[in-house]
Amino acid sequence: MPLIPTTPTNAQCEPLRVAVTGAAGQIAYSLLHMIASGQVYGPNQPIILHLLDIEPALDALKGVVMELEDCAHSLLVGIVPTTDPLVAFRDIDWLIMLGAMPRREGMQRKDLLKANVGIFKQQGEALNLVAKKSVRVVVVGNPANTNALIAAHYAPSIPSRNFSALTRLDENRARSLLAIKAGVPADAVRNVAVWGNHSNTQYPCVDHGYVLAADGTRVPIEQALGGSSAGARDFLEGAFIKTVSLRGGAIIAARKLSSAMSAAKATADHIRDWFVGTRPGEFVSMAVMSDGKHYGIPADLMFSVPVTITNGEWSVVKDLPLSSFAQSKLQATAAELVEERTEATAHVEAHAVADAAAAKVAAMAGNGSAQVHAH
Ligand SMILES: NC(=O)c1ccc[n+]([C@@H]2O[C@H](COP(=O)([O-])OP(=O)(O)OC[C@H]3O[C@@H](n4cnc5c(N)ncnc54)[C@H](O)[C@@H]3O)[C@@H](O)[C@H]2O)c1
Ligand SMILES: O=C(O)C[C@H](O)C(=O)O
Repeated sequence: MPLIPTTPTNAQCEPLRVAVTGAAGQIAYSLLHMIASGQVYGPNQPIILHLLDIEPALDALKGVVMELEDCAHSLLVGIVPTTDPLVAFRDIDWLIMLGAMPRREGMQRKDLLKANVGIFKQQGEALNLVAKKSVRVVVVGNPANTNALIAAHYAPSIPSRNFSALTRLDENRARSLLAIKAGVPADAVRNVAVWGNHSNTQYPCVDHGYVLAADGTRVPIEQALGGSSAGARDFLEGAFIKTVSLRGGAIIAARKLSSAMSAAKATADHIRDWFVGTRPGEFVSMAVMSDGKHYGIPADLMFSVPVTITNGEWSVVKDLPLSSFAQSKLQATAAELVEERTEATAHVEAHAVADAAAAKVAAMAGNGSAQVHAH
């Protein structure tokens, strides 16, 4: 008999290799414990964590590793801390991309494109080389939708439907706000869809949502907020959308740091539902690659839509009736994503030109020194 008995749970299945970038940062600090404790992949699933950060954060990363060890999680059967994406992404099953600069007060998320897009190109290329082709990717680092698009583009050997960006935080914010207003628990508010970009143009839509009453009846959200009075509709098309879409900025103004605890919880919700599946008749919001076939959304954007998930595969919920107000909101957020895609492509090209110039200078310097030695 072994000195430390292996629990029947972790003896049963193969460990999942889960990579987290930005592993020394704020969101990771909340999220890693949730993953290692079984809250994301379930209580029977052993995990090997691959933790990527950059050289300046290496000491902090070492501290995170020490703390993970000290948590004594029985499901955590290995930790691979590294600064090399080729090591971090080797043979992984899941990739959670947190590693990026967060915005500060007064910035829009798209202001981060220039700083962050290069990270997602480089890491997409590494993923392409060494990850399992079945890897599932969740991009959280902002601007999340367009970063996810860039990562998918530079990892062409991995199906683009395996990439996603996080809009579950917006959905959670919307559900919680409605629950507080209706005086019900957050979990009673179901089927709230977040459409489009994780930005101020997002459209949190309640038109297909309901509040699940204690007796099992489904009360449409507008009715739960006081019936079809003008007040409820005004709120849902006005203050509600504004509060949800500006919530990230409100948190930055208050904390002087961007959301982290709630971002980690939303990331955990997103992955758990992708891994386990959605409840029958219910959907969740995920930004996924658009195919140009639904709701007038242009192709090749990471666009948040309502999805159902079965056996690890998401499907867009089709044919939901959309009001003219909803359609105009979808168009506006799509237009912003198209602009971001154009801008991101320009930044990636500028990075490539700069890299090529730097490589040329380095090569010339190399030749120069070779000549010196030759003489
Ligand atoms: N989509 C969402 O809902 C959502 C919510 C909250 C935050 N965010 C975004 O998530 C990102 C992370 O937020 P945070 O609060 O954890 O930030 P943070 O600054 O605390 O942590 C970021 C970490 O990423 C690391 N990093 C930087 N460049 C890297 C690279 N090339 N490779 C690997 N690691 C790298 C940093 O060293 C740092 O440890 C930010 O871009 C933030 O805006 C998104
Ligand atoms: O708002 C931010 O910059 C952080 C994050 O995207 C959020 O929504 O809290």
